[in-house]
Amino acid sequence: MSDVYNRVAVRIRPLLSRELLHHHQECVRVVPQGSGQVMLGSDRLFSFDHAFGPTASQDEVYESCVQPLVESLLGGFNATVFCYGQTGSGKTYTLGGGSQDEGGIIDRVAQDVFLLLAKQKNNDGIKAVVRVSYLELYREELRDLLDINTNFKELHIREDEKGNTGNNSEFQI
Ligand SMILES: Nc1ncnc2c1ncn2[C@@H]1O[C@H](COP(=O)(O)OP(=O)(O)OP(=O)(O)O)[C@@H](O)[C@H]1O
Repeated sequence: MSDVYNRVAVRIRPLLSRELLHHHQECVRVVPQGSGQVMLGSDRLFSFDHAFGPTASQDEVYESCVQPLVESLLGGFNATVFCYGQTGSGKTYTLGGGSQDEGGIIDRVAQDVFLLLAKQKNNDGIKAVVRVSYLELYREELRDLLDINTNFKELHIREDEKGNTGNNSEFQI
């Protein structure tokens, strides 16, 4: 990975059946393929680190944008993947996946973390502890998605003196 700390990717999802039914049309496209640029309408060009069109697979998105972060994570760096977009634009699909076969970023990160840890364990004999938490922040309230019954008032996200962020819903695997 290069020394750039923030990278921005845009993903254009395919039109949904109901949108096709209502004769909606694509107004943005990747031009040319692989360029990281998208054209809005006929003359407005925008550049990103990556641009994925409607036929891009979950694999493609993961391998180019996220897999390198998992590798640096196990090298001791912090990493964040942040999905942003209007409602219905595909954030949940990209992060969580559409189906079992088309798992999203979360499934793939979980798989790769354990694969890479197993490799490191074999090579260097290192020991590792993996902790996971899955929180939703909605209207200033936190929800523990691994334990829906937790009272939101008991959930806190804190930063320690070393700058590490943690929360009290972490679950050790
Ligand atoms: N790349 C894609 N390929 C096929 N279908 C997709 C893709 N991205 C999104 N969709 C479909 O589009 C619909 C909306 O996507 P999704 O629920 O992920 O949006 P969202 O951004 O999470 O919306 P919200 O903010 O309302 O939760 C879903 O039916 C999803 O399956």
